[in-house]
Amino acid sequence: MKNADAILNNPFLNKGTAFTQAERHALGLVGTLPAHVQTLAEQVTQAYAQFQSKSSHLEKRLYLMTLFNENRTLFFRLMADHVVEFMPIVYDPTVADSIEAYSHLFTDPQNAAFLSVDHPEDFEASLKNAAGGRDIRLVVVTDAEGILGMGDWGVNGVDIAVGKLMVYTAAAGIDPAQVLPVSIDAGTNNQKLRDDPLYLGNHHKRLAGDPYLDIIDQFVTAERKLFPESLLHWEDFGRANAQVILDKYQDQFATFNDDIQGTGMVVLAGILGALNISKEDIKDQKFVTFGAGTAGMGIANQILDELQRAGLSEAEARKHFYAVDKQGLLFTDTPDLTAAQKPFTRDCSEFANADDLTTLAAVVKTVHPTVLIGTSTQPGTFTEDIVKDMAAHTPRPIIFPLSNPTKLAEATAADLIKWTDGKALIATGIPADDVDYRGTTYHIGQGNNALMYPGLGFGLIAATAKVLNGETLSAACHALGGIVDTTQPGAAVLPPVSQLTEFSQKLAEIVAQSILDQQLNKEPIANAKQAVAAMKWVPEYRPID
Ligand SMILES: NC(=O)c1ccc[n+]([C@@H]2O[C@H](COP(=O)([O-])OP(=O)(O)OC[C@H]3O[C@@H](n4cnc5c(N)ncnc54)[C@H](O)[C@@H]3O)[C@@H](O)[C@H]2O)c1
Ligand SMILES: O=C(O)C[C@H](O)C(=O)O
Ligand SMILES: [Mn+2]
Repeated sequence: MKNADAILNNPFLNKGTAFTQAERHALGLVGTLPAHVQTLAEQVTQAYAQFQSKSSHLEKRLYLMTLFNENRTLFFRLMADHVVEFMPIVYDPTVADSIEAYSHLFTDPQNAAFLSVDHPEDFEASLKNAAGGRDIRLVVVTDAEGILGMGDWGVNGVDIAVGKLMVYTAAAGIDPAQVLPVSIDAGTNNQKLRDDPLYLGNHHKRLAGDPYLDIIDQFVTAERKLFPESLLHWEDFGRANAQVILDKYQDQFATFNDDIQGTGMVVLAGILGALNISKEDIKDQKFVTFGAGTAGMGIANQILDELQRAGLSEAEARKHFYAVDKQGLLFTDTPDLTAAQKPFTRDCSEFANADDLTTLAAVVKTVHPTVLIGTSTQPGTFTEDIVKDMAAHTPRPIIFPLSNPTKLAEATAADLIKWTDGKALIATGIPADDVDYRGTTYHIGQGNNALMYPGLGFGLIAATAKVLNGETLSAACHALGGIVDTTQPGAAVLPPVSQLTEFSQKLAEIVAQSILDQQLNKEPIANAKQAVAAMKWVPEYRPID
């Protein structure tokens, strides 16, 4: 039998003041808590008042993390009641502030597994210890080389894995006892961190190249051995590694890269929503992706897939893309192209002014895009001139400034509405307030992979998927169609975060159905909807054995 300490300090079991008198007697808790027994609802009221008393977003987050560390049921019950208010606090953008300050604010490891590149022989023990005998079904792993658009944050980046998992539970209902955040500490090239005596990670440079990929392989081997039923979600790896790692493992077991595939999905879903509003055809669009990195090329590939499903040949479909990075428009002979960029390059001979196409402004002027996506990490780069130029050549410009966090966004929704006289169809990476402009209220969709990955992941786990393929990704992108009422003036291109739990469930069901339709399930499953419903965890207190 567990003693009082082991129960009260276990966030998966602890109920705090809600332990009943009978439980207090049965579990050896008599005298360890104040006399009054609270309901979960009373605890929620008390905790929300505390939350509201904090003045800054970071303080609010730190308070919520304390609750999370102590009592997962209470935390997720509270979040269920306040999902719109909590999302920007537990997740992006406030998670960015907590990552920057992680080593200085550290109080609790939050049940994450910390794998040091210097001790691969400890990987298996580390994962096992952090899991503590729990039945792990979902692992979010980061090496934190590309945290949001903020670069390399070493071990501090573990907070993104924790944050992504909090959204999984809040949105889709994965049992918080079945998840494991993992930090691969491969060192850091962030000199400021290495010089900081309080920095909690390895104070050496990042491991790179084949030795790094070998470490990843050792992690995957240990992870598959210990948690063979789990889905493995990769988050915020560097541009040089993200696609390479995905290519290596995606045919072997259920896994996905959120920055590549989750982002590709939410952007395609947003474009489909926008085209519902403008009544245009995806085959008539010209796409400029500004920032041709992990997310930019993931987005391009998901749209390419859609164009091909709409009937275009691959060669025809590729002609709809213009990838722009630091060098300007990417040509076949541009130096330093990544493997992901190469298939999306253009030929110099296509343009009379190829030599001039070194800036976004020149590309927009020449190409007249109808869709402009920002994943560049460069704030303010969708300028008034560029946006007005784009809007002069297309009736409903689709503009998605997606770089996170807030300080890195290519433009604000309010400016885009103003500069295009209300014509732009917008999604932003971080939550944006409604924009009132000339008598219409414009709702702004959040073009963040958080709208997609919880439903995608939950559906894959519920269906016991062997792998994730393009068929399932495509089905998921179309899942949200019909949820947005595009007939309203000022309608958003994506459903609101207030409906996150509803549409995550729908998405999970569609994903699970797609797995069953393709017979990609490991276990026999009769009904996708039932499988999703059966796995859903709800935040309420249960008996303790
Ligand atoms: N909203 C979402 O759901 C979502 C999802 C993933 C990534 N993002 C955001 O997208 C951004 C990029 O993320 P990533 O993972 O692709 O990073 P990345 O490093 O792989 O890609 C960034 C790309 O931008 C390019 N770039 C840098 N400066 C540039 C400039 N001046 N002009 C043009 N291109 C430039 C880089 O060379 C690189 O190719 C980040 O801010 C991230 O937060 C948003
Ligand atoms: O974390 C986010 O807010 C989305 C995305 O995964 C990113 O890296 O920016
Ligand atoms: Mn990310």
